Order: sequence, then structure tokens, then C-alpha cells
Amino acid sequence: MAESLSVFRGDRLVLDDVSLTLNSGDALLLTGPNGAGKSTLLRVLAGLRRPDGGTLLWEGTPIAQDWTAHTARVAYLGHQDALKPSLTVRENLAISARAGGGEMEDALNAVDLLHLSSLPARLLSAGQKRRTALARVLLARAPLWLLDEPSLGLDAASVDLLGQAIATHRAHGGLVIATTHVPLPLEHVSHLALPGMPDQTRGWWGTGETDLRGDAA
Ligand SMILES: Nc1ncnc2c1ncn2[C@@H]1O[C@H](COP(=O)(O)OP(=O)(O)OP(=O)(O)O)[C@@H](O)[C@H]1O
Repeated sequence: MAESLSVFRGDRLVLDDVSLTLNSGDALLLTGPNGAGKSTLLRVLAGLRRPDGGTLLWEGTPIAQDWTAHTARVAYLGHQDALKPSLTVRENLAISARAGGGEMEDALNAVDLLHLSSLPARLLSAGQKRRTALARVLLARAPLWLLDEPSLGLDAASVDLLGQAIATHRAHGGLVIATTHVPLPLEHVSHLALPGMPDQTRGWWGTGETDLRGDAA
């Protein structure tokens, strides 16, 4: 999927020769210290930023041939929840539902937001906003989820819901790449530690993890 990516931010080489491959149902956790380039890598994979070197492929075809087609494959959750404050939860999500055709009630249910769906987004707590943004990912009906610190601000019950949503997506053949600084309730994940990761955190990231660094295609 990604071959030998390199990305400069300013004059600093933030990503140097990063490669990774995901198959249907796979999940990859990106870890590394602040500034390691995790968000940068996600934005490149989302097509929001062009790499300075290397190639992105989808089913063997270079993504650069059709960036618009790639955008339709991706549900991207950034650090910002990007909600319109005056619109209700449901109205915010309706925009995504129209774009992706997903089921509104199922998405609200999956992140336990049904009871808050008529509230304007400006009245939501940080965790409730994050859950709304996650519901938008569900509604996008995109095969590739790119999640930047998806558990940010979530309580324990909501982190469990996040884990279930990801597991369901994977069970239907979806792909997930998520950055995180904390363990997530995921099974059989791969793990790409961008440079600077302290060794003692190995083993945090769920069961069955595989270290892709160094041997990824
Ligand atoms: N607009 C910019 N111009 C120049 N450098 C930038 C810019 N945005 C980010 N950077 C630099 O790029 C590097 C990677 O940033 P990035 O946000 O990808 O890191 P990260 O691993 O996601 O960090 P965090 O764990 O804090 O979220 C950092 O050194 C940062 O200072």
C-alpha cells in the first residue's frame, strides 16, 4: 500500500523510507513520540498531503492516478472533530450520511449518541464530540479508516465502543490505521513504531501484534 514514503515538513525530513502493507480486515497502530510524524503519515495516506518520495498503491494501482477515487475510499478522523456548532448531532451527521449512504440510527447507536442526537454540537462535551466524529466515520462507508488518536477524550465505555466499531469494520473486510499514545482494545493488530519509540512500551497495543518496521513490503 505504501512504498518507501518520505515527507518533509519545512526543511525537516519527518518520514524517511516508511513502507507498510495492509490486507482486507487488517488493523495497524502507528505509535511514536510527539512529533514523530504519525499525523503526517495519516494525512499522506488520506491523500490530504502529497509525499515527497515513495508511492501509494491501492490494490496494486498507484493512488496518484486518481486522487478523487482515493478520497472516496477513506474515512479520516483528524485531531479536530470538525463539527458545525449550531447544527445538531443528527444534522452534522446527515451531511456524511448523504455522502456515504450509511445508516444514521446504526451509527448513532454504535457510539451511544441516540439520546443526544437533537443537541446542537456546541453543547456537547469533548468526548461526545469525539463520538460524533466517530459516527461520521461509520457513516462514510469507506473501506479504509484513518484515525488520528481516536480514543482522545473518550471514557472507558466509549473506548470499548470504539473497539467494537473497529472490530465490526474489520470483520466486513475494512482496513484501519490508527495513531495512538494509549493501548486500544483491539485484537490481532500490526504495529508500526515511528522512530523514538521507547522499547518498554512494546506489548501495550493489543494481542497478536506484529512489528512492521524493517520488514514491511
Ligand atoms: N506546518 C508545519 N510546518 C513545519 N513543520 C511541521 C508542520 N506541522 C507539523 N510539523 C512538524 O512535523 C513533525 C511531525 O508532526 P506530526 O503532527 O506528524 O507528529 P505526530 O507524531 O502526529 O505528533 P503527536 O504525537 O504530537 O500528535 C513535527 O516535528 C512537527 O513539528
